[in-house]
Amino acid sequence: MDRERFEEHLAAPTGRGALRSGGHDGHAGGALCGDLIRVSVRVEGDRVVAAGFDADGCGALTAAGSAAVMLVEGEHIFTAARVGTTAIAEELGGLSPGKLHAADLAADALHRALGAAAREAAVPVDEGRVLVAMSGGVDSAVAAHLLRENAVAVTLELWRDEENDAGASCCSADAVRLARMVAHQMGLPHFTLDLRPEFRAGVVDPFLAGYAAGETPNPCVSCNGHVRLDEMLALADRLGAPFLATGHYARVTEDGLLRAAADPAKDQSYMLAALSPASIARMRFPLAELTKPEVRVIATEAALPVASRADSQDLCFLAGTGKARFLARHAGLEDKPGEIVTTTGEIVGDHHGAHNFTVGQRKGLGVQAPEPLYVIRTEGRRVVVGSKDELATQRVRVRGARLHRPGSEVDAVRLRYHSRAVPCRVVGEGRSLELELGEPFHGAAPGQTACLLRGDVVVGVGTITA
Ligand SMILES: Nc1ncnc2c1ncn2[C@@H]1O[C@H](COP(=O)(O)OP(=O)(O)OP(=O)(O)O)[C@@H](O)[C@H]1O
Repeated sequence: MDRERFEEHLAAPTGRGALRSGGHDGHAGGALCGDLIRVSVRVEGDRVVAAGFDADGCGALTAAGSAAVMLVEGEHIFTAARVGTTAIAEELGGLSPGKLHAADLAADALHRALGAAAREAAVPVDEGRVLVAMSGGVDSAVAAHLLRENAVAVTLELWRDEENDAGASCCSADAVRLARMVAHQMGLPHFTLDLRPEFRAGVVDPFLAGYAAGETPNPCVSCNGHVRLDEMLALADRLGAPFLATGHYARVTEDGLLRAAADPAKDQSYMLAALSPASIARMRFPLAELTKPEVRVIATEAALPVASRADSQDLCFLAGTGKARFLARHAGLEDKPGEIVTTTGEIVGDHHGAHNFTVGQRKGLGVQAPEPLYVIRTEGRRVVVGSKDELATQRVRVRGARLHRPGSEVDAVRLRYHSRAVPCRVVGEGRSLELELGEPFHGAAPGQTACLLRGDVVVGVGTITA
Protein backbone atom coordinates (compact mmCIF):
# COMPACT_ATOMS: atom_id res chain seq x y z
CA MET A 1 0.00 0.00 0.00
CA ASP A 2 1.37 3.40 -1.05
CA ARG A 3 0.33 5.69 1.86
CA GLU A 4 1.24 8.85 -0.03
CA ARG A 5 -1.65 8.88 -2.50
CA PHE A 6 -4.03 7.92 0.25
CA GLU A 7 -2.83 10.76 2.50
CA GLU A 8 -3.08 13.27 -0.36
CA HIS A 9 -6.71 12.40 -0.98
CA LEU A 10 -7.40 12.51 2.73
CA ALA A 11 -5.69 15.88 3.25
CA ALA A 12 -7.34 17.60 0.27
CA PRO A 13 -10.32 15.55 -0.91
CA THR A 14 -11.32 16.22 -4.52
CA GLY A 15 -14.91 17.36 -4.86
CA ARG A 16 -15.93 17.07 -1.20
CA GLY A 17 -19.12 19.04 -0.66
CA ALA A 18 -19.33 19.80 -4.38
CA LEU A 19 -22.46 19.32 -6.47
CA ARG A 20 -24.87 19.16 -3.55
CA SER A 21 -27.61 19.92 -6.03
CA GLY A 22 -27.97 19.91 -9.78
CA GLY A 23 -26.53 16.45 -10.28
CA HIS A 24 -27.69 12.87 -9.91
CA ASP A 25 -27.02 11.40 -6.49
CA GLY A 26 -26.05 7.92 -5.46
CA HIS A 27 -25.93 6.80 -1.84
CA ALA A 28 -24.26 3.78 -0.25
CA GLY A 29 -23.64 2.43 3.22
CA GLY A 30 -25.95 2.87 6.15
CA ALA A 31 -26.60 2.27 9.77
CA LEU A 32 -25.35 -1.31 9.66
CA CYS A 33 -21.77 -0.49 8.78
CA GLY A 34 -21.68 3.05 10.14
CA ASP A 35 -20.31 4.46 6.88
CA LEU A 36 -22.38 6.60 4.58
CA ILE A 37 -21.38 8.15 1.30
CA ARG A 38 -23.11 10.23 -1.37
CA VAL A 39 -21.59 10.67 -4.82
CA SER A 40 -23.09 13.07 -7.35
CA VAL A 41 -22.42 13.43 -11.03
CA ARG A 42 -23.73 15.74 -13.70
CA VAL A 43 -23.68 14.38 -17.23
CA GLU A 44 -24.09 16.48 -20.34
CA GLY A 45 -24.27 14.62 -23.64
CA ASP A 46 -21.73 11.83 -23.23
CA ARG A 47 -19.50 13.46 -20.61
CA VAL A 48 -19.37 13.72 -16.82
CA VAL A 49 -19.01 17.48 -16.56
CA ALA A 50 -19.05 17.70 -12.76
CA ALA A 51 -18.80 15.38 -9.77
CA GLY A 52 -18.77 15.66 -6.00
CA PHE A 53 -19.19 13.64 -2.82
CA ASP A 54 -19.92 13.73 0.90
CA ALA A 55 -18.80 11.04 3.30
CA ASP A 56 -19.66 10.28 6.88
CA GLY A 57 -17.47 7.56 8.32
CA CYS A 58 -13.85 6.52 8.43
CA GLY A 59 -11.01 8.37 6.68
CA ALA A 60 -10.77 5.67 4.05
CA LEU A 61 -14.30 6.53 2.93
CA THR A 62 -13.36 10.18 2.39
CA ALA A 63 -10.27 9.16 0.45
CA ALA A 64 -12.34 6.73 -1.64
CA GLY A 65 -14.96 9.38 -2.42
CA SER A 66 -12.24 11.77 -3.45
CA ALA A 67 -10.61 9.15 -5.68
CA ALA A 68 -13.95 8.32 -7.31
CA VAL A 69 -14.61 11.98 -8.12
CA MET A 70 -11.11 12.46 -9.49
CA LEU A 71 -11.38 9.44 -11.74
CA VAL A 72 -14.68 10.44 -13.36
CA GLU A 73 -14.81 14.23 -13.54
CA GLY A 74 -14.41 15.51 -17.09
CA GLU A 75 -14.37 11.98 -18.51
CA HIS A 76 -16.51 10.28 -21.15
CA ILE A 77 -19.42 8.57 -19.46
CA PHE A 78 -18.08 5.16 -20.57
CA THR A 79 -14.69 5.88 -18.98
CA ALA A 80 -16.49 6.85 -15.78
CA ALA A 81 -18.53 3.66 -15.95
CA ARG A 82 -15.32 1.61 -16.01
CA VAL A 83 -14.36 2.94 -12.56
CA GLY A 84 -15.06 0.45 -9.80
CA THR A 85 -13.62 -0.81 -6.53
CA THR A 86 -10.32 -1.82 -8.13
CA ALA A 87 -9.72 1.51 -9.90
CA ILE A 88 -10.57 3.45 -6.74
CA ALA A 89 -8.26 1.28 -4.63
CA GLU A 90 -5.46 1.68 -7.19
CA GLU A 91 -5.90 5.45 -7.22
CA LEU A 92 -5.35 5.33 -3.45
CA GLY A 93 -2.12 3.37 -3.88
CA GLY A 94 -3.76 0.08 -2.90
CA LEU A 95 -6.00 -0.63 0.09
CA SER A 96 -5.69 -3.19 2.85
CA PRO A 97 -8.52 -5.75 2.89
CA GLY A 98 -10.07 -3.94 5.88
CA LYS A 99 -10.30 -0.68 3.94
CA LEU A 100 -11.49 -2.16 0.64
CA HIS A 101 -15.03 -1.79 1.99
CA ALA A 102 -14.65 1.99 1.59
CA ALA A 103 -13.79 1.61 -2.08
CA ASP A 104 -16.77 -0.74 -2.50
CA LEU A 105 -19.11 1.83 -1.00
CA ALA A 106 -17.69 4.69 -3.07
CA ALA A 107 -18.08 2.56 -6.21
CA ASP A 108 -21.66 1.63 -5.25
CA ALA A 109 -22.60 5.28 -4.71
CA LEU A 110 -20.82 6.38 -7.89
CA HIS A 111 -22.63 3.76 -9.94
CA ARG A 112 -26.03 4.61 -8.50
CA ALA A 113 -25.39 8.23 -9.49
CA LEU A 114 -24.06 7.30 -12.92
CA GLY A 115 -26.98 4.97 -13.59
CA ALA A 116 -29.47 7.74 -12.85
CA ALA A 117 -27.50 10.22 -14.96
CA ALA A 118 -27.23 7.75 -17.84
CA ARG A 119 -31.02 7.81 -18.23
CA GLU A 120 -30.61 11.39 -19.43
CA ALA A 121 -27.32 11.00 -21.32
CA ALA A 122 -27.01 11.40 -25.09
CA VAL A 123 -24.19 9.26 -26.44
CA PRO A 124 -23.89 9.32 -30.27
CA VAL A 125 -25.06 6.08 -31.90
CA ASP A 126 -22.52 3.44 -32.83
CA GLU A 127 -24.24 0.91 -35.13
CA GLY A 128 -22.26 -1.98 -33.67
CA ARG A 129 -22.74 -1.20 -30.00
CA VAL A 130 -24.71 -3.59 -27.80
CA LEU A 131 -26.02 -3.01 -24.31
CA VAL A 132 -25.64 -6.29 -22.42
CA ALA A 133 -27.92 -7.09 -19.49
CA MET A 134 -25.74 -8.70 -16.80
CA SER A 135 -27.43 -10.31 -13.81
CA GLY A 136 -24.32 -11.49 -11.99
CA GLY A 137 -24.95 -15.02 -13.30
CA VAL A 138 -22.94 -17.14 -15.67
CA ASP A 139 -25.26 -16.91 -18.70
CA SER A 140 -25.21 -13.16 -19.04
CA ALA A 141 -21.48 -13.06 -18.23
CA VAL A 142 -20.85 -15.35 -21.20
CA ALA A 143 -23.19 -13.26 -23.37
CA ALA A 144 -21.13 -10.19 -22.46
CA HIS A 145 -17.89 -12.07 -23.08
CA LEU A 146 -19.03 -13.07 -26.58
CA LEU A 147 -19.94 -9.45 -27.40
CA ARG A 148 -17.09 -7.78 -25.54
CA GLU A 149 -15.62 -6.07 -28.64
CA ASN A 150 -18.31 -3.39 -28.54
CA ALA A 151 -20.47 -3.83 -25.47
CA VAL A 152 -21.66 -1.75 -22.56
CA ALA A 153 -23.08 -3.57 -19.55
CA VAL A 154 -26.09 -2.83 -17.39
CA THR A 155 -27.38 -4.45 -14.19
CA LEU A 156 -30.81 -3.73 -12.81
CA GLU A 157 -31.44 -3.29 -9.15
CA LEU A 158 -34.96 -4.61 -8.87
CA TRP A 159 -35.65 -5.44 -5.29
CA ARG A 160 -34.18 -4.75 -1.90
CA ASP A 161 -36.08 -6.41 0.86
CA GLU A 162 -35.35 -4.65 4.15
CA GLU A 163 -35.99 -7.75 6.20
CA ASN A 164 -34.23 -10.13 3.89
CA ASP A 165 -31.74 -8.67 1.46
CA ALA A 166 -32.29 -11.49 -1.05
CA GLY A 167 -28.50 -11.65 -1.17
CA ALA A 168 -28.43 -14.74 -3.34
CA SER A 169 -30.64 -13.44 -6.10
CA CYS A 170 -30.07 -11.55 -9.31
CA CYS A 171 -32.08 -8.58 -7.99
CA SER A 172 -29.86 -7.84 -5.04
CA ALA A 173 -27.11 -5.33 -4.26
CA ASP A 174 -24.59 -8.19 -4.00
CA ALA A 175 -25.45 -9.36 -7.49
CA VAL A 176 -25.06 -5.83 -8.83
CA ARG A 177 -21.57 -5.62 -7.37
CA LEU A 178 -20.63 -9.02 -8.76
CA ALA A 179 -21.90 -8.14 -12.23
CA ARG A 180 -20.00 -4.86 -12.14
CA MET A 181 -16.80 -6.64 -11.20
CA VAL A 182 -17.19 -9.15 -14.03
CA ALA A 183 -17.96 -6.40 -16.55
CA HIS A 184 -14.95 -4.37 -15.40
CA GLN A 185 -12.70 -7.41 -15.68
CA MET A 186 -13.73 -7.59 -19.34
CA GLY A 187 -12.96 -3.88 -19.70
CA LEU A 188 -16.62 -2.97 -20.22
CA PRO A 189 -18.33 0.17 -18.94
CA HIS A 190 -20.98 -0.89 -16.44
CA PHE A 191 -24.17 0.90 -15.43
CA THR A 192 -26.56 0.18 -12.59
CA LEU A 193 -30.19 1.02 -13.17
CA ASP A 194 -32.35 1.37 -10.11
CA LEU A 195 -35.71 0.01 -11.23
CA ARG A 196 -37.06 -0.72 -7.77
CA PRO A 197 -40.14 1.52 -8.09
CA GLU A 198 -40.98 0.21 -11.57
CA PHE A 199 -40.42 -3.38 -10.46
CA ARG A 200 -42.60 -2.96 -7.40
CA ALA A 201 -45.42 -1.36 -9.40
CA GLY A 202 -45.17 -3.43 -12.57
CA VAL A 203 -44.21 -6.87 -11.24
CA VAL A 204 -44.48 -7.36 -7.48
CA ASP A 205 -47.83 -5.58 -6.96
CA PRO A 206 -49.59 -7.50 -9.79
CA PHE A 207 -48.01 -10.71 -8.43
CA LEU A 208 -49.48 -10.01 -4.99
CA ALA A 209 -52.84 -9.01 -6.49
CA GLY A 210 -52.89 -12.21 -8.55
CA TYR A 211 -52.41 -14.41 -5.49
CA ALA A 212 -54.97 -12.39 -3.55
CA ALA A 213 -57.43 -13.12 -6.38
CA GLY A 214 -56.69 -16.85 -6.20
CA GLU A 215 -54.58 -17.00 -9.36
CA THR A 216 -51.04 -18.24 -10.00
CA PRO A 217 -49.38 -15.26 -11.65
CA ASN A 218 -46.28 -15.41 -13.80
CA PRO A 219 -44.22 -12.37 -12.81
CA CYS A 220 -41.18 -13.22 -14.98
CA VAL A 221 -43.19 -12.93 -18.19
CA SER A 222 -44.53 -9.50 -17.29
CA CYS A 223 -41.13 -8.41 -15.96
CA ASN A 224 -39.50 -9.28 -19.27
CA GLY A 225 -42.37 -7.95 -21.32
CA HIS A 226 -43.21 -4.65 -19.67
CA VAL A 227 -40.60 -3.72 -17.16
CA ARG A 228 -37.00 -4.65 -17.50
CA LEU A 229 -36.53 -5.00 -21.23
CA ASP A 230 -38.45 -1.79 -21.99
CA GLU A 231 -36.35 0.13 -19.49
CA MET A 232 -33.12 -1.35 -20.78
CA LEU A 233 -34.04 -0.54 -24.38
CA ALA A 234 -34.66 3.06 -23.31
CA LEU A 235 -31.21 3.10 -21.69
CA ALA A 236 -29.68 1.59 -24.84
CA ASP A 237 -31.08 4.56 -26.78
CA ARG A 238 -29.43 6.94 -24.33
CA LEU A 239 -26.11 5.13 -24.63
CA GLY A 240 -26.11 5.06 -28.42
CA ALA A 241 -26.60 1.29 -28.62
CA PRO A 242 -29.06 0.01 -31.24
CA PHE A 243 -29.15 -3.45 -29.62
CA LEU A 244 -29.79 -5.08 -26.27
CA ALA A 245 -28.39 -8.53 -25.47
CA THR A 246 -29.34 -10.88 -22.64
CA GLY A 247 -28.24 -14.32 -21.50
CA HIS A 248 -31.64 -15.81 -22.32
CA TYR A 249 -31.75 -19.02 -24.31
CA ALA A 250 -33.97 -18.13 -27.26
CA ARG A 251 -33.68 -17.55 -31.00
CA VAL A 252 -35.21 -15.01 -33.36
CA THR A 253 -36.61 -15.99 -36.76
CA GLU A 254 -35.82 -14.16 -39.97
CA ASP A 255 -39.24 -12.56 -39.86
CA GLY A 256 -38.63 -11.21 -36.38
CA LEU A 257 -40.44 -13.62 -34.07
CA LEU A 258 -39.13 -15.47 -31.05
CA ARG A 259 -38.28 -19.09 -31.48
CA ALA A 260 -37.27 -21.84 -29.06
CA ALA A 261 -33.55 -22.06 -28.27
CA ALA A 262 -31.42 -24.75 -29.87
CA ASP A 263 -31.13 -26.45 -26.45
CA PRO A 264 -34.68 -27.49 -25.52
CA ALA A 265 -33.61 -28.12 -21.93
CA LYS A 266 -32.77 -24.43 -21.46
CA ASP A 267 -35.29 -22.81 -23.81
CA GLN A 268 -36.61 -19.54 -22.31
CA SER A 269 -38.77 -18.33 -25.20
CA TYR A 270 -41.84 -18.88 -22.96
CA MET A 271 -40.46 -16.35 -20.47
CA LEU A 272 -39.99 -13.80 -23.25
CA ALA A 273 -43.39 -14.39 -24.82
CA ALA A 274 -44.73 -10.95 -23.88
CA LEU A 275 -42.05 -9.11 -25.88
CA SER A 276 -43.42 -7.03 -28.70
CA PRO A 277 -42.05 -7.57 -32.23
CA ALA A 278 -40.57 -4.04 -32.05
CA SER A 279 -38.54 -5.04 -28.99
CA ILE A 280 -37.54 -8.40 -30.46
CA ALA A 281 -36.09 -6.59 -33.49
CA ARG A 282 -33.55 -4.97 -31.17
CA MET A 283 -32.74 -8.03 -29.06
CA ARG A 284 -29.66 -10.19 -29.38
CA PHE A 285 -29.41 -13.61 -27.74
CA PRO A 286 -25.77 -14.73 -27.99
CA LEU A 287 -26.55 -18.06 -26.24
CA ALA A 288 -29.29 -18.98 -28.73
CA GLU A 289 -27.39 -21.88 -30.28
CA LEU A 290 -25.50 -23.03 -27.17
CA THR A 291 -26.19 -25.60 -24.49
CA LYS A 292 -25.62 -24.86 -20.82
CA PRO A 293 -22.54 -27.14 -20.61
CA GLU A 294 -21.06 -25.27 -23.60
CA VAL A 295 -21.74 -21.96 -21.85
CA ARG A 296 -19.94 -23.20 -18.73
CA VAL A 297 -16.94 -24.30 -20.81
CA ILE A 298 -16.71 -20.82 -22.39
CA ALA A 299 -16.97 -19.24 -18.93
CA THR A 300 -14.23 -21.49 -17.55
CA GLU A 301 -11.91 -20.97 -20.51
CA ALA A 302 -12.38 -17.22 -20.24
CA ALA A 303 -11.74 -17.47 -16.47
CA LEU A 304 -14.96 -15.64 -15.68
CA PRO A 305 -15.27 -15.53 -11.89
CA VAL A 306 -18.91 -16.64 -12.11
CA ALA A 307 -18.15 -19.77 -14.19
CA SER A 308 -19.43 -22.16 -11.55
CA ARG A 309 -22.22 -20.01 -10.11
CA ALA A 310 -25.43 -21.97 -9.64
CA ASP A 311 -28.47 -21.22 -11.83
CA SER A 312 -31.19 -19.13 -10.24
CA GLN A 313 -33.99 -21.40 -9.03
CA ASP A 314 -36.81 -19.23 -7.78
CA LEU A 315 -38.44 -15.90 -8.50
CA CYS A 316 -35.68 -13.40 -7.84
CA PHE A 317 -37.54 -11.43 -5.20
CA LEU A 318 -38.42 -14.56 -3.22
CA ALA A 319 -34.81 -15.67 -2.73
CA GLY A 320 -34.27 -16.66 0.86
CA THR A 321 -37.86 -15.81 1.86
CA GLY A 322 -40.20 -18.37 0.35
CA LYS A 323 -43.54 -17.58 -1.23
CA ALA A 324 -45.77 -18.08 1.81
CA ARG A 325 -43.81 -15.66 4.00
CA PHE A 326 -43.51 -13.16 1.18
CA LEU A 327 -47.24 -13.17 0.54
CA ALA A 328 -47.96 -12.84 4.26
CA ARG A 329 -45.58 -9.92 4.67
CA HIS A 330 -46.28 -7.96 1.53
CA ALA A 331 -49.88 -8.75 0.66
CA GLY A 332 -51.21 -9.43 4.12
CA LEU A 333 -52.14 -12.91 2.90
CA GLU A 334 -51.96 -14.47 6.34
CA ASP A 335 -52.94 -18.04 6.98
CA LYS A 336 -56.68 -18.55 6.58
CA PRO A 337 -57.39 -22.19 7.37
CA GLY A 338 -59.91 -23.98 5.21
CA GLU A 339 -61.07 -27.38 4.01
CA ILE A 340 -59.70 -29.59 1.30
CA VAL A 341 -62.65 -31.22 -0.48
CA THR A 342 -63.09 -33.60 -3.39
CA THR A 343 -65.10 -32.64 -6.48
CA THR A 344 -68.06 -34.49 -4.92
CA GLY A 345 -67.82 -32.34 -1.79
CA GLU A 346 -66.25 -34.89 0.56
CA ILE A 347 -63.96 -33.22 3.10
CA VAL A 348 -60.59 -34.98 2.98
CA GLY A 349 -58.32 -32.58 4.82
CA ASP A 350 -57.56 -29.06 5.86
CA HIS A 351 -54.99 -26.40 5.01
CA HIS A 352 -53.53 -23.11 6.28
CA GLY A 353 -54.37 -20.88 3.31
CA ALA A 354 -55.82 -21.41 -0.16
CA HIS A 355 -53.30 -19.00 -1.69
CA ASN A 356 -50.57 -21.56 -1.00
CA PHE A 357 -52.06 -23.89 -3.64
CA THR A 358 -51.96 -23.82 -7.41
CA VAL A 359 -54.04 -25.69 -9.96
CA GLY A 360 -52.33 -28.95 -10.88
CA GLN A 361 -50.37 -29.17 -7.62
CA ARG A 362 -49.92 -32.69 -6.29
CA LYS A 363 -47.25 -32.41 -3.62
CA GLY A 364 -47.82 -30.92 -0.21
CA LEU A 365 -51.58 -31.58 0.05
CA GLY A 366 -51.16 -33.69 3.17
CA VAL A 367 -54.08 -35.90 2.16
CA GLN A 368 -53.96 -39.69 2.27
CA ALA A 369 -55.82 -41.19 -0.71
CA PRO A 370 -55.72 -44.44 -2.70
CA GLU A 371 -54.84 -42.55 -5.90
CA PRO A 372 -52.80 -39.35 -6.36
CA LEU A 373 -54.86 -36.19 -5.85
CA TYR A 374 -54.34 -32.86 -7.58
CA VAL A 375 -55.63 -29.35 -6.94
CA ILE A 376 -58.45 -28.79 -9.43
CA ARG A 377 -59.36 -25.25 -8.34
CA THR A 378 -59.70 -23.03 -5.30
CA GLU A 379 -63.08 -21.61 -4.24
CA GLY A 380 -62.60 -18.95 -1.60
CA ARG A 381 -61.12 -20.82 1.36
CA ARG A 382 -61.84 -24.24 -0.12
CA VAL A 383 -59.28 -26.17 -2.07
CA VAL A 384 -60.92 -28.66 -4.44
CA VAL A 385 -58.90 -31.77 -5.26
CA GLY A 386 -59.48 -34.62 -7.68
CA SER A 387 -57.92 -37.30 -9.85
CA LYS A 388 -55.67 -36.65 -12.81
CA ASP A 389 -58.64 -37.24 -15.13
CA GLU A 390 -60.64 -34.58 -13.34
CA LEU A 391 -57.78 -32.15 -13.76
CA ALA A 392 -57.69 -32.63 -17.51
CA THR A 393 -59.06 -29.92 -19.71
CA GLN A 394 -59.33 -29.49 -23.47
CA ARG A 395 -60.64 -25.93 -23.53
CA VAL A 396 -58.72 -23.02 -22.09
CA ARG A 397 -59.82 -19.41 -22.01
CA VAL A 398 -57.25 -16.68 -22.43
CA ARG A 399 -57.48 -12.96 -21.64
CA GLY A 400 -55.23 -10.06 -22.67
CA ALA A 401 -54.28 -11.95 -25.81
CA ARG A 402 -51.88 -10.46 -28.36
CA LEU A 403 -51.30 -12.23 -31.66
CA HIS A 404 -48.41 -11.32 -33.95
CA ARG A 405 -49.80 -13.55 -36.72
CA PRO A 406 -53.37 -14.58 -37.59
CA GLY A 407 -54.93 -16.96 -35.08
CA SER A 408 -55.29 -19.56 -37.82
CA GLU A 409 -51.50 -19.99 -37.80
CA VAL A 410 -51.45 -21.10 -34.15
CA ASP A 411 -51.01 -24.86 -33.97
CA ALA A 412 -49.84 -25.39 -30.38
CA VAL A 413 -49.71 -23.77 -26.98
CA ARG A 414 -47.54 -23.95 -23.90
CA LEU A 415 -49.51 -23.41 -20.74
CA ARG A 416 -46.66 -23.67 -18.22
CA TYR A 417 -42.96 -22.85 -18.39
CA HIS A 418 -41.81 -26.42 -17.89
CA SER A 419 -44.56 -28.22 -19.75
CA ARG A 420 -44.39 -29.32 -23.36
CA ALA A 421 -46.42 -27.76 -26.13
CA VAL A 422 -49.95 -29.11 -26.67
CA PRO A 423 -51.61 -29.05 -30.12
CA CYS A 424 -54.30 -26.41 -30.22
CA ARG A 425 -56.64 -24.29 -32.34
CA VAL A 426 -57.59 -20.68 -31.61
CA VAL A 427 -61.29 -19.91 -31.50
CA GLY A 428 -62.40 -16.28 -31.67
CA GLU A 429 -60.36 -13.15 -32.04
CA GLY A 430 -59.41 -10.01 -30.15
CA ARG A 431 -58.10 -9.92 -26.59
CA SER A 432 -60.25 -12.81 -25.30
CA LEU A 433 -59.67 -16.12 -27.00
CA GLU A 434 -60.64 -19.72 -26.48
CA LEU A 435 -58.13 -22.46 -27.11
CA GLU A 436 -59.30 -25.90 -28.22
CA LEU A 437 -56.61 -28.35 -27.24
CA GLY A 438 -55.87 -31.39 -29.39
CA GLU A 439 -55.22 -33.47 -26.26
CA PRO A 440 -56.10 -33.12 -22.58
CA PHE A 441 -53.88 -30.80 -20.52
CA HIS A 442 -53.46 -31.32 -16.79
CA GLY A 443 -53.17 -28.17 -14.69
CA ALA A 444 -54.06 -25.06 -16.69
CA ALA A 445 -53.74 -22.52 -13.87
CA PRO A 446 -55.49 -19.14 -14.07
CA GLY A 447 -52.88 -16.38 -14.11
CA GLN A 448 -50.26 -18.43 -15.94
CA THR A 449 -49.07 -17.47 -19.41
CA ALA A 450 -50.38 -19.13 -22.54
CA CYS A 451 -47.61 -18.99 -25.12
CA LEU A 452 -49.17 -19.45 -28.56
CA LEU A 453 -47.00 -21.27 -31.06
CA ARG A 454 -46.59 -22.10 -34.71
CA GLY A 455 -44.19 -25.01 -34.43
CA ASP A 456 -41.52 -23.69 -32.08
CA VAL A 457 -42.13 -20.04 -33.03
CA VAL A 458 -43.96 -17.76 -30.58
CA VAL A 459 -46.80 -16.07 -32.48
CA GLY A 460 -48.85 -14.78 -29.55
CA VAL A 461 -49.34 -14.60 -25.82
CA GLY A 462 -52.16 -14.34 -23.31
CA THR A 463 -53.08 -15.09 -19.70
CA ILE A 464 -55.07 -18.15 -18.73
CA THR A 465 -58.31 -17.16 -17.12
CA ALA A 466 -60.62 -19.09 -14.81
N1 LIG B 1 -30.95 -7.90 -12.45
C1 LIG B 1 -30.66 -8.00 -13.74
N2 LIG B 1 -29.99 -7.03 -14.38
C2 LIG B 1 -29.69 -7.12 -15.70
N3 LIG B 1 -30.03 -8.16 -16.45
C3 LIG B 1 -30.68 -9.16 -15.88
C4 LIG B 1 -31.04 -9.15 -14.50
N4 LIG B 1 -31.69 -10.30 -14.23
C5 LIG B 1 -31.74 -10.99 -15.38
N5 LIG B 1 -31.15 -10.32 -16.39
C6 LIG B 1 -30.99 -10.72 -17.80
O1 LIG B 1 -31.97 -11.67 -18.12
C7 LIG B 1 -31.36 -12.93 -18.48
C8 LIG B 1 -32.18 -14.10 -17.97
O2 LIG B 1 -32.36 -13.94 -16.60
P1 LIG B 1 -32.73 -15.14 -15.65
O3 LIG B 1 -33.21 -14.52 -14.39
O4 LIG B 1 -33.56 -16.09 -16.37
O5 LIG B 1 -31.32 -15.71 -15.28
P2 LIG B 1 -30.44 -16.92 -15.77
O6 LIG B 1 -31.03 -17.68 -16.90
O7 LIG B 1 -30.05 -17.64 -14.53
O8 LIG B 1 -29.21 -16.09 -16.38
P3 LIG B 1 -27.90 -15.64 -15.64
O9 LIG B 1 -27.05 -16.87 -15.50
O10 LIG B 1 -27.29 -14.61 -16.54
O11 LIG B 1 -28.36 -15.06 -14.31
C9 LIG B 1 -29.98 -12.84 -17.87
O12 LIG B 1 -29.08 -13.69 -18.58
C10 LIG B 1 -29.65 -11.39 -18.02
O13 LIG B 1 -29.20 -11.09 -19.33
